[in-house]
Parts: sequence; C-alpha cells; structure tokens
Amino acid sequence: MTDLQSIERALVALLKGVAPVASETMSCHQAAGRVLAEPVTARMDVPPFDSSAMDGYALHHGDAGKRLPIAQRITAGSPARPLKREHCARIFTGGELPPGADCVVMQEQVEVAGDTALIPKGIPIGNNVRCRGRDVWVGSPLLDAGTRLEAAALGHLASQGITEVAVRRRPRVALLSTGDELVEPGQPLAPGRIYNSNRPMLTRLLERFGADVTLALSVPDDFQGTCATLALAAQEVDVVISTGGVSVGEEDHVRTALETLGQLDLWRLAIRPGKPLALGRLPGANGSDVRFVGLPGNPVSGFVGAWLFLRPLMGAFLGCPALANLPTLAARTDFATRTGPRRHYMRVTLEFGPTGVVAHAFHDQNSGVLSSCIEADALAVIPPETRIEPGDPIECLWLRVD
Ligand SMILES: Nc1nc2c(c(=O)[nH]1)N[C@H]1C(S)=C(S)[C@@H](COP(=O)(O)OP(=O)(O)OC[C@H]3O[C@@H](n4cnc5c(N)ncnc54)[C@H](O)[C@@H]3O)O[C@H]1N2
Ligand code: MOO
Repeated sequence: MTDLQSIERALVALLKGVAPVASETMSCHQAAGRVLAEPVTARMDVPPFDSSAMDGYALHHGDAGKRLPIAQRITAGSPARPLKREHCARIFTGGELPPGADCVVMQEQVEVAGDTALIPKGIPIGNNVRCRGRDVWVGSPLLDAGTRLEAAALGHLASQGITEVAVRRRPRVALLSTGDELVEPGQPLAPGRIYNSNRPMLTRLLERFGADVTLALSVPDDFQGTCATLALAAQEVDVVISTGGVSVGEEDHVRTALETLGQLDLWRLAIRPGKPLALGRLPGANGSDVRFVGLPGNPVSGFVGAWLFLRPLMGAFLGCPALANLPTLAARTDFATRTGPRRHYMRVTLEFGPTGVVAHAFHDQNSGVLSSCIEADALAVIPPETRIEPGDPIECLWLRVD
C-alpha cells in the first residue's frame, strides 16, 4: 500500500500547467451558468436615481409635523417635478424622489384630508429613501473574471442594461466507457452484461461543472482498440476521461495504452473509493497536451472521483476559483467506522439540528452501490487508519453546489 499517492499530490499533478480555455461573446441569456472571461465594470449607478422604498408621501424633512398640500403624484416609472417647500408629493414604491424632497413617510402614518396630508413630526433625512448608487456605483467593479453567471449575477448585469458578455467556452470532454460487459439503455441485456450507468451520471456531473461532453465512445476490452479510441478522442477535445479498465487485471488496458501513446503522471491513490485512478496526458491536435483522467469503473468511484478531480479540473479550464474547492462543513457522526490505509470519502446525509450538524452514513458504502450517492449531501472525509465512534467530529465536503 506504500505506493499509493495522496489526493493532494494527484491534484497538483492534474492541474499543473492547465490554462483557461478561450473566450466567446454571447447574450447574457445564453451565458447563464457560464464563467465570465473578463471583469465587468459598472456603467451606471444602481439604483440610477433616488427613489421611494414605500408607498407614501415625499417631503423636505423640515416640513414634517405639518399639514401639507399634495402637489404631485409620482408613480414608479414617471418623472418627478421639483417639489416646493411646505408641499408634499404622493409617491409610490420605486417612484423617483422629486428634487427638493429628502424623505418619505409611509402612508399608514399619514392622515389625508382632501388634497392635503398631515405628516407626523420627526421624520429624519433619508427616511424610506433608496439612494442613487446604493447598490452599485458607476465605474466600480461589478463582477470579477471567473464569476459563474448564476441568478444574482445575471440580475446584476441586467440592472446595468448589459446584454452581452465574454465568457469562457465550455471545455470539451470525451467520455470513454471501457468494458465489454456494457450495454446502452434501450438495448437488450444478455447474460453477464450490465447497463452503462457511468455515462449519463458523469455527463450530467460534467455539465454541472461547466463542461460539454462532445464525444461519448465505447471502448472494447483490448489493447489495440483502447489505443485507437484514446488516440482518436484526444484529437477532438480538451480532456479525455475514461471509466473502468484502470485496475490490475489483464483486461485492464487503459493505463498501458496511456503509457504507450502519451504519459502516465500518477496511478493508484490512497482513497476509497477510487484507488486505481490514473492521471496523465495524451498527444492532441497540433501537438497539444490533452489531459487524461482514468476513473475506476465502479459507479461510486466515478461519482466521487468526478467531485474530487473533474470539478477542480473544470475550474482550472474555466478560470473559476469557486469550482476549485468543495466547501467544507464540520459535523458529528451518528455512526462508527474504521479506515485502513486509504482516506475514505463516505456518502452521508446531513441533519442540521439544534446542537449542530449530524452526519448519517448510507448503510452500504460499497463502491458498486450507486444508491449511496442519490441522497448524499456530502462526502464525509475519514482519514486513514482512524477509528470513528458515534459523536466524533468529522469534516464533510458539501455536494449541494454547482
Ligand atoms: N486484484 C485486484 N483487483 C481489483 C483491485 C485491486 O487493487 N486488485 N482494485 C479494485 C478496485 S478498488 C476497483 S475501484 C476496481 C476498478 O477497476 P477498473 O477501473 O479496472 O474497473 P472495471 O474492472 O472495468 O470495472 C469495475 C466495476 O465497475 C463496473 N463498471 C465499469 N464501467 C461501468 C459503467 N460504465 N457503468 C456501470 N458499471 C460499470 C464493471 O462492470 C465492474 O463491475 O477494481 C477492483 N479490482
Ligand atoms: O477503490 Mo475501489 O473504487 O474501492 O472499488
């Protein structure tokens, strides 16, 4: 077991020299979920003018405590006229504060009689006013390069009137499925064969991590076929990912094919599940270096390996720091377990109780049992050679992120 590599070392080997992919300009609508390639600077103040935060009456604070004539009616979207002293304006939420007014009183506190309003005393300057530029100042940084364009960021761009942005193109991925036992869903299943569950699972995870699976190929369990498929895939994409065929059996050809065609950087990690994971490079089009990640075939090994390695790899290709590390969370176990020489990433659900976070482990942590990943909120990280009792503190990697 001494030849097993650490995950930290594997990540360094995987990410070394990975540069962000090229950028492309597209509409903000199309760019949802994509990663900004350039910083965006604010073109204007938001809000663009002082406005009312309430339905009520706008006035100069010095006129509070008096009955005032209602001089104008300002709805949201209509321009305001200057307001004279000793007058007030009927105003609605979002309406522009008229020049001359500096505060708003909500209508529940005002007594209206005909076209006059009795304003209570002691209304401070700025009361119920949303000041121009409170959210954003013109010329200030709006969004950093590397920001993922999710809901609030898209709203921020729209509030500036921005319609187009420069984003990273999605890294292209070839997803290869090795194993003569595999059958695609929809096809009949002969004895001894199983359906290919890794392909749709990893395709979806990769999409969530910002990638585009442009090539999905099945690889026969023979050395020549494995070499031919790997070589072909590397011409088309930024990353080649395979599942299965990386262990030590004589039907496992991925590692030797990688060594023959390109370079094996690292093989076999001190992690459970996912021990036989292989990392390396393949020669790509125009002499480029194409990253290769060989995930073990067991579905849970692929699931865990994708979160631990493919997500940071996409983060590097997209120049998106938020994809690099999974958020961690401190919890206490409600289970007992012990580890051997490998760090164990256990699938757990988390309960947020009054005394803290409790991690419940799925009852079957075998790497072939994909059900363990369905409800998993997190991966509980159990260090090697450790005995855990119920109530012990553990670190968890949060999976409910994009
Ligand atoms: N003598 C040893 N045998 C094994 C070792 C070892 O150290 N010595 N390691 C075990 C561990 S740990 C793992 S993990 C597996 C991984 O092996 P491979 O990466 O070579 O994967 P396969 O043998 O091809 O497949 C393993 C398992 O997963 C099923 N599989 C494969 N692809 C898919 C797919 N696309 N969809 C669904 N299921 C898939 C496959 O049928 C096997 O049952 O090796 C152990 N052996
Ligand atoms: O390292 Mo393997 O993924 O446990 O079955």
